Amino acid sequence: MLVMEKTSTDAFPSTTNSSEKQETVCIFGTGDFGRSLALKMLQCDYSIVFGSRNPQKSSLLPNGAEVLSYSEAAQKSDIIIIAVHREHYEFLKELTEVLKGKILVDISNNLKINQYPESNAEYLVQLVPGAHVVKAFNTISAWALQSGALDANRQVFVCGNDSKAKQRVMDIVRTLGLIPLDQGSLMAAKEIENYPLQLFPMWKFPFYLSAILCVFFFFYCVIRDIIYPYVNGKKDGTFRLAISIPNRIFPIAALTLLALVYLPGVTAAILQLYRGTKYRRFPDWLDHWLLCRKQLGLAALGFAFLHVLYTLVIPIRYYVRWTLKNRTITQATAKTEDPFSTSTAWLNDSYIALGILGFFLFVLLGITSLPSVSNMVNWREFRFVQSKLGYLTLILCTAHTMVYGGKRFLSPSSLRWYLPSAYVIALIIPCTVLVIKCILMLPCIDKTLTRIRQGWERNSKPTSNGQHLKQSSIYLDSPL
Ligand SMILES: Cc1cc2nc3c(=O)[nH]c(=O)nc-3n(C[C@H](O)[C@H](O)[C@H](O)COP(=O)(O)OP(=O)(O)OC[C@H]3O[C@@H](n4cnc5c(N)ncnc54)[C@H](O)[C@@H]3O)c2cc1C
Ligand SMILES: NC(=O)C1=CN([C@@H]2O[C@H](COP(=O)(O)OP(=O)(O)OC[C@H]3O[C@@H](n4cnc5c(N)ncnc54)[C@H](OP(=O)(O)O)[C@@H]3O)[C@@H](O)[C@H]2O)C=CC1
Ligand code: HEM
Ligand SMILES: [Fe+3]
Repeated sequence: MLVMEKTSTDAFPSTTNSSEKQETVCIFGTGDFGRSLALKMLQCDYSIVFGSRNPQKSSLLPNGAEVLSYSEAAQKSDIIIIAVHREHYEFLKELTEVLKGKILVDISNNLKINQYPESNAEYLVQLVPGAHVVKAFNTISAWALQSGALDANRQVFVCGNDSKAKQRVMDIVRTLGLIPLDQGSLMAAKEIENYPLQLFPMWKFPFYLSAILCVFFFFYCVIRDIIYPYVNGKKDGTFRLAISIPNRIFPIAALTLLALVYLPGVTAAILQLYRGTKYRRFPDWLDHWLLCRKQLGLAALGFAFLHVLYTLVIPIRYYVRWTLKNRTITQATAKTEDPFSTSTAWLNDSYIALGILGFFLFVLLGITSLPSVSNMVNWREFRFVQSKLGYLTLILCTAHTMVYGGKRFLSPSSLRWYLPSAYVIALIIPCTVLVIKCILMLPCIDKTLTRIRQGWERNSKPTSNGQHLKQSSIYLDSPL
């Protein structure tokens, strides 16, 4: 091993527990990432030797770092960090002799997911067969390294085929104050390289679903609330685009998305009952849907918030005040009186109360999904809040919408061009989910489902049953 004496000053504090000098590390490439990493490593008492195409011309380099040609620099250390884009790796071929037996750290990223057939790290192995390639650091940005803003992402995925080489790189990662996560052999490199290129993968489905729901109900409401009154009475209702229609679309989206959080759970249960076992994989779409539930739920919460805000402003709207004033004047001039209806008062107060309670539980679900809160509760408590209180939220919000419909609910007079009110359509999925859930809770069905989830199989031989139960108890209450 080639450990160089440290030449730079001790002015920088070390993150390790002693003043012992760290080894010399070579960095190929004096670009943004190479310089940022060098600065960080110098602060942690490493000696840095840069390898560069033009050692003389390199500028902006951190104080205390040496710059040499690629081959000279490589001889100074047995760990070489390749801070060069994959497209320029060719020159490494010529250095095969010098790089033999050394640890090459591949930190590169691509521009697109699966841009090349093999990962950059595996490509590096092909170029320099005699070296030990380790993948690391690609999820850390140069900016974050320099500014020290590493709160969000301190994790460094590391993988490599040579375990000694991997351990040494992980030691460096730790010394820099970052958290290494061993991801196994270089086969994991492809996934690690794709990781920083992903854009909220779990949010894609909820995002598109929300968009589709909003667009559909927007056109539905425009037809019912703007075009229909215009065609039938030449009334200009376009002002409804600002508040009335959004305050239909958003609560409907919230209710539908909330129901779609619980639909995959009952679908999974039906599938397990039908198959008579829990040991067969769910189809991919269901698997993905189950994994997206948190994001679906949070999207629903966002829409519910919008609905509540839009609802708060109803009393100060000009249209509402005008309608109220006009009705009063009409009644006064006609000397008639609108008799107080206790049943209407009950219906009105009930639906608002149900909405408030539903929203309260909705927010509670949102709060428990914050990592700082969910880390404080155990798995059973989390399931209780998310599953039991979640269903209660769905019941309250569905009841809120049904009671809002009240006496008009399903009455033929509210049809416009045979189209029912939007909220009637919005109730289809929630009601379906609740009805199926009720059926699944019938004692006979629930018993079978519980047995299946404990590992019992309908078609397994009776002799192996006891064994099955034992084996499967580890699956009990495990997150999906
Ligand atoms: C505002 C908001 C925030 C949310 N935040 C989160 C969050 O942070 N994290 C999160 O995960 N979800 C979150 N959700 C989604 C949702 O609340 C949870 O996924 C909830 O647990 C779903 O309950 P469930 O009863 O439908 O599903 P589950 O209890 O998970 O059951 C679903 C299905 O899984 C299968 N299953 C259950 N247990 C077992 C078992 N032991 N063995 C084999 N199969 C089993 C069954 O087929 C069952 O039908 C959130 C929702 C909302 C509205
Ligand atoms: N910037 C970032 O935030 C992150 C970057 N990365 C990865 O780090 C690597 C370097 O990125 P970055 O520092 O931003 O890139 P830069 O373009 O800033 O630097 C690349 C360096 O590569 C060297 N190089 C060697 N051969 C060539 C060549 N033929 N043409 C051009 N340059 C060459 C050059 O150094 P010299 O002139 O000294 O030879 C150059 O400075 C990339 O693989 C990137 O994916 C990974 C995570 C984050
Ligand atoms: C503080 C909580 C809430 C209050 C005060 C409230 C109040 C209201 C009011 C006043 C209306 C009638 C709007 C109108 O006349 O145009 C309404 C409708 C509705 N609300 Fe709520 N609500 C609340 C929470 C929720 C929640 C959490 C949901 C569902 C997730 C929800 C779903 C609906 C739906 C679907 C409608 C029917 C929309 C339509 O077609 O017009 N509400 N709510
Ligand atoms: Fe998804």
